This record gives sequence, structure tokens and C-alpha cells, in this order.
Amino acid sequence: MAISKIKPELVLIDLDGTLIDSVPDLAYCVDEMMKQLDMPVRGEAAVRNWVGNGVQRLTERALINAVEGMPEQQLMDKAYPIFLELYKHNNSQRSCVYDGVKQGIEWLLDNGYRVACVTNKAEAFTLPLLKAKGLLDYFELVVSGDTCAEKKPHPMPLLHAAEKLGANPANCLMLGDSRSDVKAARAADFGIICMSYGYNHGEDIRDYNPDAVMDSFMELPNYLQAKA
Ligand SMILES: O=C(O)COP(=O)(O)O
Ligand SMILES: [Mg+2]
Repeated sequence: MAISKIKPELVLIDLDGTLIDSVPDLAYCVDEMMKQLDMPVRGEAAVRNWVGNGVQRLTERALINAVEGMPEQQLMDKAYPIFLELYKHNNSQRSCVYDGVKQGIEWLLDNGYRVACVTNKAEAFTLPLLKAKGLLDYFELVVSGDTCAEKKPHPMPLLHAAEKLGANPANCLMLGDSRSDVKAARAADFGIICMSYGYNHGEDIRDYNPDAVMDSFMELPNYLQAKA
């Protein structure tokens, strides 16, 4: 899809690393969990590379201190409920909406675009976080990590949103930050614009060839048509 001044019928927006810098809360919970397990804390810089595939995968990565690989099942069975309980109570206090996000979404709405959120974060954490940060009411639909049988990079959550809102996937746009967003968008036949500032497991998102890369949501008018 040519990306100069497009007019998508639906814009889907990722959450962690795109709308909200959620790592401070996630890293707090990872480190508190590690302390309860008598294991070494991991710190914010490491957690930044592990976000994007849901909280279960984040917990697994924290336990092995690596992006790839799996912990012992017994350790995971002990750790995961600890993480879930911590994140339930530490979901938004330390997290911030990125500069330009609210202005960018308001520009989209003012120009007649329909917007929805598609994240790999489980719904029990997604909805309170969006609400606490004053973002929930912008979205016509929120598709969370446990809404569909598959998460991004599978195209299912994107296609689910398009179908629910009656949009043609070939005329939809995804805004994201990670290789999972690029892969899901390509597989769903969506356009994809990525944020330069997000989380991509320590890799430059440009290496995954999104249609464009932006430093701020304020750049949206460079790529999308304004209302005639
Ligand atoms: O890893 C998560 O829990 C969610 O990540 P996402 O919002 O970037 O899809
Ligand atoms: Mg993300």
C-alpha cells in the first residue's frame, strides 16, 4: 500500500510502546516477583526488551533473563500468579502516555477516522490502564491479548477488529512499535506505520520495513489525508 496521504477506513493502534510507556510498571512487577522468588532483579532496561508478547511471555523471559527460551514449568507455575497479582495493583501508576498521542488521536477523530486499539496485553490489564490514562473513550473497540484465540504476530486480532467494525482489511492501517505489529499487519493485508520510540526487543524497527516510521503521533497528518 502506498503510504503517502492515505485515507484508511479504520486505524488500529497498539498499546505498549505505542500509546503508553508501560515498562516502569511492568519492570516494577517483574523485580518484585523476582525478589519474592529469591532470584536477582532484572531492571527496566532488560524488561524493555521483553515486552510485546503478553504478560505470560514477559514472565517467562524474566525468569530465564533472555528473549528466547523457556523456564522450568514448576518455576513458571510459582512465578506467574505472583506477577499477575502484582500487576493487578501496579498497572498504571508509573506508566505515561507518550507526548503527542492524545493530540494525534484527536486529529484522527476530528478528521473523521475510526480508531480501535489492538494489544497483546490481557483484557484485565488493558481496560484499567487505558481508562486510568484517559484513552479508553477514544476507541470504538479494544481487542486485547486474550480476546481472540491468537495474539499478534498472528493476523487474527487485526482481522477480528476489521470484521467487527465492517472495514476492508486492505483499506486499514495499523500503528505499532514492534515486529509483531509489522508481521500481523502484513499477514492481514493492513498498512503499517511504526513508532521509533517503542519496544522492539532491542532491534531497530526499520529493519522490519514498515511503510513508515514516526517519532510522534503529531506526524500523522504527514501520512493521512485531512478531512476535505
Ligand atoms: O506485551 C504486552 O503485554 C502487550 O504489548 P502490546 O500492547 O505492544 O501488544
Ligand atoms: Mg507494542
